[in-house]
Amino acid sequence: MIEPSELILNPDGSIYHLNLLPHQIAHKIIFVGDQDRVPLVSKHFSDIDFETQKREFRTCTGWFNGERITVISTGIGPDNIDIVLNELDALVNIDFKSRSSKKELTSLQIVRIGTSGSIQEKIPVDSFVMGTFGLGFDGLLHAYKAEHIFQKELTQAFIKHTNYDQKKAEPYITAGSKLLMTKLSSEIVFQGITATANGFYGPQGRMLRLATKDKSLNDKLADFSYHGLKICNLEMETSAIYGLSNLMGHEAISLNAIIANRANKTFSDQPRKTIEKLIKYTLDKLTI
Ligand SMILES: O=P(O)(O)O[C@H]1O[C@H](CO)[C@@H](O)[C@H]1O
Ligand SMILES: O=c1cc[nH]c(=O)[nH]1
Repeated sequence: MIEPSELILNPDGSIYHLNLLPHQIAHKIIFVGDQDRVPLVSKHFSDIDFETQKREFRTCTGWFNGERITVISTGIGPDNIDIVLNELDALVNIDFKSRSSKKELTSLQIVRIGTSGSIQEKIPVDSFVMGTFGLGFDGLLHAYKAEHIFQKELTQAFIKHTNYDQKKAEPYITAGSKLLMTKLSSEIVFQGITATANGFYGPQGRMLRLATKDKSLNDKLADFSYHGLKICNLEMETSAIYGLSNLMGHEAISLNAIIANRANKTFSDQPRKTIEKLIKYTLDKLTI
């Protein structure tokens, strides 16, 4: 039995932050960061079963191409991903009446449709990137027993290459879902490692008025190569999504619309159009 302070349910029986009951979510789930991106996805649905919002977590469950899909906004950052993934997993894998794990577990299919900055000159603004691996600078996964899912050799090669500051959380790398990679890849999507930072400015090497500790970190990220595998982009959720999904037994993949190119210092002049294109691409591929 999981105690009331650990598995927190609202008076109507819904899960604490997401405000959702088990039957209100589909098993194919799209994550977006921005709550205003939820209707950009749900406008493609033929029918809508359910909608709600609490804080930054806006949810809509409906139908596309004959398949039930939920879209949910996660807000910004790995700390929010910890909430969203734990609560979605509880919705499918914990019996709220007995407050215990179900014997038969459900594996969700999760696709993030995000925005991101490319660190490679050759990955231009308005292109799409699929993260084959998530590289986490955020430290979230170190709160869990997770050593067995980390890509140890790849991580060690990265730490050595960058001479990574030991005062920061140790980077961790976990894999995206092969099943969803196959489903969602195409010649118009770049593939490689997606790096997840625990901030938008200093942690991604942006300097407005404050100096960062390692000015060449982004260059070192861009230079890193491991058996042909390169780091493509920086954003703020993928490593946490991959890490927690691997631990919980869910399939997860992260697709990002590139709106900034950090190598050549450009920013898209049509970010909304690019994200709308990625939404349609994802819905079509996910439901084939
Ligand atoms: O557009 P979303 O999905 O929020 O993704 C990116 O945008 C936010 C920062 O502006 C971070 O959440 C980052 O990961
Ligand atoms: O550079 C960028 C652009 C979008 N989101 C990020 O986290 N970084």
